[in-house]
Amino acid sequence: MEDLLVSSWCKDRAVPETYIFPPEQRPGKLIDVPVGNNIPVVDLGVHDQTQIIQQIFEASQDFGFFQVINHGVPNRLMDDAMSVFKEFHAMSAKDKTFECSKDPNKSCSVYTGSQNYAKEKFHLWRDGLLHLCNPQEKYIQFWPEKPTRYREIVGTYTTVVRKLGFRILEFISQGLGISPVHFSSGLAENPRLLVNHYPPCPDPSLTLGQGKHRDPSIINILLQSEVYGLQVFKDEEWIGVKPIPYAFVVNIGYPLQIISNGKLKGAEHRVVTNSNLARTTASFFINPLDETIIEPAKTLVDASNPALYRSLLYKNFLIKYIATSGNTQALEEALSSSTE
Ligand SMILES: O=C(O)CCC(=O)C(=O)O
Ligand SMILES: [Fe+2]
Repeated sequence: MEDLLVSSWCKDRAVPETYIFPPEQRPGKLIDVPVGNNIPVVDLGVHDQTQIIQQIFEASQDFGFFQVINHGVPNRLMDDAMSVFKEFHAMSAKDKTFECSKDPNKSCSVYTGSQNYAKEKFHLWRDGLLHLCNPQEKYIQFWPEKPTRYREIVGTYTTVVRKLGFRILEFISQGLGISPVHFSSGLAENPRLLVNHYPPCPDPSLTLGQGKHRDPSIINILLQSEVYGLQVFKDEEWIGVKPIPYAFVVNIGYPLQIISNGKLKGAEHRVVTNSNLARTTASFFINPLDETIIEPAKTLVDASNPALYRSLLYKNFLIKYIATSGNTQALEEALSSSTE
């Protein structure tokens, strides 16, 4: 792994052939798509909760993406977390591998590409640090000890961001008209943190930091750095997500599309690289437990609104998600209630 990490060799080499995506998948000229104000920005600090619920619901329907501001997570904590994330990825490949090898069950890992490097047709321009978060007392012992403040800062950060996630899920359940306790029974119990690092790339038109995908989580609460790179696919077009200082980007994952019986959108997105700047981001994925059933909420299904998706255990959802590797239509067909 050590010598595979993109950050360990990218300064000395041109883009290797295995990192060049085929013309129909590579960004080409679409690296600098308009970074508009398209993705809705929701102010969580306003008093009118009905307005917040409405805005989140509409954004989740139309885009599957929104940003939140005045969310209550202190700026200082966001800065500290981003600093330790950058410091981690700046360490030597040997140190990074060592720091992530403490759990024999691999609840903490460092990897490159899509987590399945050996099977990738084209490699992603990305290194990742991934670890479980909850319950914290169980997993923190396996998190990196270097940088020295990693456990302290990330312990606080993941606790606070998890609370924010539950708050957002409550707004979403109210918007959908389902019980606020809907997400408390295993659907949101298994959060994981993925710290993405996209080193500078000599030719961003040929490569991708992440290919077009939908997240296999309920929601993701993303700490985006000041460096642009995230794009959302809407109405057959790519839209750039503008970095807003101290905002979080929230997106709906595919399991929530199923739970909402297709009302909310697990939006497709990708990450482009940058020729001058490294980009570090942190995804806080709110995930179900393996044995939790994913299915349309019962209150959203009746004779005139039949279930669009079949019910299945989250671990079986993941098997289908991985087997269809980014092919949206194949995944849609595999999960549709009409293929039962
Ligand atoms: O790094 C980003 O901007 C997006 C990350 C993402 O899509 C993911 O981790 O699934
Ligand atoms: Fe994603």
